[in-house]
Amino acid sequence: MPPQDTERPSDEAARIRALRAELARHNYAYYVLDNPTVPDAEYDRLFRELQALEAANPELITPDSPTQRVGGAAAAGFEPVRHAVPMLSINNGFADEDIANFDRRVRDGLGIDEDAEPVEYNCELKFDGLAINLRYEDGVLTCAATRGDGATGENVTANIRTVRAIPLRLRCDKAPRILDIRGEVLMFKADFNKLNARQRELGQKEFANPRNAAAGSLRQLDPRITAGRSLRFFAYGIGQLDGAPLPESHSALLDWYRDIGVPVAAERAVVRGADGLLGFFRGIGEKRAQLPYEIDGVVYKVNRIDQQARLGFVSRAPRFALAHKFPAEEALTEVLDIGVQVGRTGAITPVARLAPVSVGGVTVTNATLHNEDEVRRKDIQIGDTVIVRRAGDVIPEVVAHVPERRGPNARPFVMPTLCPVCGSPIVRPEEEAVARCSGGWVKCPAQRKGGLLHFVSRRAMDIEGLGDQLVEQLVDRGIVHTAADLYRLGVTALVELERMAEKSANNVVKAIDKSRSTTLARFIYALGIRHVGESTARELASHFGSMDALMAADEARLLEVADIGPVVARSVLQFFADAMNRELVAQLRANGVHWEETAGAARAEPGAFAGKVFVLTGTLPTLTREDASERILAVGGKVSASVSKKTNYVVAGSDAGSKLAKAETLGVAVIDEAELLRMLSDANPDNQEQS
Ligand SMILES: NC(=O)c1ccc[n+]([C@@H]2O[C@H](COP(=O)([O-])OP(=O)(O)OC[C@H]3O[C@@H](n4cnc5c(N)ncnc54)[C@H](O)[C@@H]3O)[C@@H](O)[C@H]2O)c1
Ligand SMILES: [Zn+2]
Repeated sequence: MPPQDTERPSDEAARIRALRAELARHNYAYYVLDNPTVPDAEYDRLFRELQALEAANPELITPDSPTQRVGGAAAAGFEPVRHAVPMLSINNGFADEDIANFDRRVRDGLGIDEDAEPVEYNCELKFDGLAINLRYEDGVLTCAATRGDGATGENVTANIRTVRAIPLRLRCDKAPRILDIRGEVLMFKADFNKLNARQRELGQKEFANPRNAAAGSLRQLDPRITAGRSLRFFAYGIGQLDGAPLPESHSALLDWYRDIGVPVAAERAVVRGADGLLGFFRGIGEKRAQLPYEIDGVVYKVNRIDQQARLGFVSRAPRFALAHKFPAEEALTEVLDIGVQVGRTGAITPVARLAPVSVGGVTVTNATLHNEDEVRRKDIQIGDTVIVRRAGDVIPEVVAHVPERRGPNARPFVMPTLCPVCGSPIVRPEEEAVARCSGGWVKCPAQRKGGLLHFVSRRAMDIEGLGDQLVEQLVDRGIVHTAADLYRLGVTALVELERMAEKSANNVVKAIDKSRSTTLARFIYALGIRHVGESTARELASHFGSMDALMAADEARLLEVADIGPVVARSVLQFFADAMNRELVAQLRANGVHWEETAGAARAEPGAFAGKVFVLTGTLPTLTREDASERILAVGGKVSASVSKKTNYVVAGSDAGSKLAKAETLGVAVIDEAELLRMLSDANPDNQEQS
């Protein structure tokens, strides 16, 4: 909240103290624990409030104010390293006019006229990692230090030496006596996902984002842990240089780094003037999602080093550089309520209704909480202050709540017992994470709408022009109950609807007509059978060749399909066991929906595997469990989870446990992977044909 004019200075002094204390807490969580408790945008807001208060009351500025230094303090456990040249921060800009102002300030500072040639800038990425200073003496890496508070960082040399991207020796004959290379240590998105998957498996804490993962991995007291994490490095700056001439421009510095074996990101450019800067920003904005690492903006630097020197520094940042940041992807807001949404399969998704907040440049009022267990795990309550995240096109989600801001009126979410749309009971099978409306599409309009939207979607029947709002109206007015009704729609019924001109009504009818001619795979997918995604639908189509064959298949036949396990098989069986669904298929066909049918794939010969029950245990040397099961099923065998008298073979790998012991007591044959593979190759009809 901005200070009021009427506020007495002592109030402002108190606010300044409160802000400093809060910022210090956030700094500690962010820089030392690598575990921030509020989004950066919130931190930045508090920071700017403090800056504004201090600007209005300069006599209250103290040297220990967070505005007077760069980052966090060094953590205990690492030796402090004093930087020969301080590691500073960069000023931020968000709006186009911030960029124009930056360019103007640079020109003013250099005394360059508006009509003179525009200033030359180097544009690079603002990597979302942590800053590091690498000291090379006579070409050999001797010390690596974090930024710390800008003046003193932590000695992380032992850990940095495990980062393969960082050369231990520079590739040059005559290395400078001293060279401080500055850059960012970061973790690529793919490595981050792998790391979190591993953490999850080990039951250890997951990292909130690649930046925290990089910081947490680098600041390990045991370098062996760092060595196991895939860290990368990109250079972007220089500290002390002794014994070699400084390149004339920033771009030349980066070229030099690349030549001496130091990684520099390929995405960079030299441009002129504010238009050039904005052009680079837009271009990177489009590429951002495809980059293998996260960035939170781009950085502009006056390219000529002599001009940089003339511009100099303000307290904590150079005047010659600006970070142009993307809109924050995380923001703080309040949970006004938690409601539920009903999906096409009846899945009930808890949704947080939020006080409107701008995230990633878009106003967000709802965010998904995924499912009941997630709400409990994250302990999100109504009335909580929460972090909301919206990255790219992904649906906004609630990341976490801020414990310190939970008020006495916060109350937990209670899963309703009845579907809010149709009133049918909500059920949650024990082994599932998802609760569902039991009404099915017959009773539940929400499921009808969801099912229809899925049916018409691009990868299903691909009916263009039938969007959310149209489907909503068609269902609400009772014009369309099932997908088959779509094929009976006429232009007259459509033009009655809101915002439907005759021309678009005609187009919709045409699009529906066009969809009559489809493929079996698309049709199966469009039916929206649970667990049957696009690729499973394709497998089913090519295996059975015709709709009738699929509908007639029993569990054993379904399990013959390469991709299909017991869960999917059961779901397919259940779907076609329902007379309404069979009727739907019949009506769609009666209304002219058609596709080409085939004889289907060759059936596995009933052979050595027919009716034989296998149990897999332990880790097999080459096959995954899924691979092994799939292959057994493909030749007519069965795979069971537990050993019983009915078990024919136990396939045991390394670390096999109780199942192996049980097999031995029951006298069940135990085989290894090699034996299984031999049996499989004997049983495989393809092999038999060849021999
Ligand atoms: N959420 C929290 O609790 C919390 C707490 C403290 C700080 N923060 C966040 O951390 C940031 C702190 O700001 P800061 O002082 O680190 O500055 P900054 O992140 O705005 O910019 C400076 C840093 O940018 C990095 N960088 C990436 N690419 C670069 C390039 N090409 N050239 C130069 N530098 C490059 C370097 O690490 C450098 O230290 C803020 O965004 C703040 O929101 C958040
Ligand atoms: Zn319902």
